[in-house]
Amino acid sequence: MNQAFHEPSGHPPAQSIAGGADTPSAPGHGHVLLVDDEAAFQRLGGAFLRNLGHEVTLAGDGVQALAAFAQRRPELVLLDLAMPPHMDPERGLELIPRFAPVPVVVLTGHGDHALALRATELGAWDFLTKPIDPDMLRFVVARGLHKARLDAELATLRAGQALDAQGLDDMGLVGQATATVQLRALVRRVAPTQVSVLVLGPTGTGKELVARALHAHSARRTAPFVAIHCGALSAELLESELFGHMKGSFTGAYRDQAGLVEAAHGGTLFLDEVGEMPPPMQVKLLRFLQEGTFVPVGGRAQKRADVRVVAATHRDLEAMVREGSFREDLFYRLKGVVLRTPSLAERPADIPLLATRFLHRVAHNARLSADALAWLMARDWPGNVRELKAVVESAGALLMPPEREVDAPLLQLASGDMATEAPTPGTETSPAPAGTGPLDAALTELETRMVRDTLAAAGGNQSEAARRLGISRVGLVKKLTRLGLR
Ligand SMILES: Nc1ncnc2c1ncn2[C@@H]1O[C@H](COP(=O)(O)OP(=O)(O)OP(=O)(O)O)[C@@H](O)[C@H]1O
Repeated sequence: MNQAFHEPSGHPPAQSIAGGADTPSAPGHGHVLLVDDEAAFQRLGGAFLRNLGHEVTLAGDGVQALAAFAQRRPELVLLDLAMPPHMDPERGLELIPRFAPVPVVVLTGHGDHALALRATELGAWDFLTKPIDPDMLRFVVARGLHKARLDAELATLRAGQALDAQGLDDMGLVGQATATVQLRALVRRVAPTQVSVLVLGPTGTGKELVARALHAHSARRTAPFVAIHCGALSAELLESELFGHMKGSFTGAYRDQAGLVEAAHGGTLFLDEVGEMPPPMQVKLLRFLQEGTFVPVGGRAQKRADVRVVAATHRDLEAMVREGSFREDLFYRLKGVVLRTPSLAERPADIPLLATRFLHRVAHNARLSADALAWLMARDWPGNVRELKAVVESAGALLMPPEREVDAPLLQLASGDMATEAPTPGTETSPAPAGTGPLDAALTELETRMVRDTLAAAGGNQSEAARRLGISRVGLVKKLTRLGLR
């Protein structure tokens, strides 16, 4: 194809394909992917754009173009539609949507207006006809890059607005106690940085939730969040799980297997219960944290992965360091910033809000009665938020529509606390032995009919039905279960 390019005087043509460095472009300059099979156009067009200060990646066909695009996303694509092996513009058209949302400028032959229009319909942002006028090229590329940047800014602003609209607990960390509010503020502050974070707190207090929030609020959020429980595996298995292994490195290693560190590349690696990590693995983890490199089990070559590490434990790591069961150097490496998740006992103010959120997950228009809230506040929660969640969700699931109120006896039933208490009248704690005789059968039938009828007459309201039957609400729920009526 002809083009109006001349070797720009005083500027040597480019020597090689650019695009290696992953540095942001200067303002007004950008990274352009030039897709054209014609060597002369690649050379002259590429040199022209580079001399304008742009970074240029060259591709000679669709396959190369998609590979280059996947490897490092450009800000603008210049695409010749007729390329090998088919030289069929239809094939070129198929490429356009694959570059979305990056603006695409198509290069068409002179007079190919129909093709240019079809390209625009398929999402191309602009077109240039060959032979290409360098001034037009300069102008269209500058405009295209400007558009790409505006699009990116808009996307960032929209994402920020969406987060704000969700309010403070957009990170899933519900709670209004001072400690929780401070924790959220710290997560927001630490998340965008690269420092390693150690999350300390008793079981079920939200350590993993904090790790996920750190990831979700960091620039790594589009890469994976990978969690591993360090106490669940032997040192050997943990090493293989983290760093991968080579085929044949142990019995059962039938093929090369990448580890979780590699899977988390670009993202966040969450080391749960790091205090349980066997000592031999502590050394290997330390090396990885210091150098960013690792060697898969049975391998020789060093590999590199870029992960941010967030570690958590309910154990007293400092005491473990003093006792010698946890490496001091690893402790200091992990402990970039320490975030603490307090027990529920230390933040009772969170209980009503947490309980209401959990209830709404299973029954969106249900509510907690005053006695339910009092019961929740008075109870000990050794399993912390996890336990609170389980009890409230079970109670919500036990509600029988149209009932909407969870009361204290229902919570008590859901928590299993009933079993250890003396039965109150009408609340049998163990089901009656299965009757076999005619009297038992008749009684069961009578009981079933009475309960069913009373419940129907009360419009399905269990509290009212229980009152009419002269038994407690919990007693009724148990009867319903025993009689197979729920
Ligand atoms: N502040 C919170 N807001 C909402 N849900 C929470 C909160 N804290 C904890 N949870 C919920 O409680 C459960 C336990 O949380 P998580 O697994 O993060 O705790 P953990 O401290 O990592 O527990 P463990 O030490 O046992 O691993 C999860 O279902 C989590 O979603």
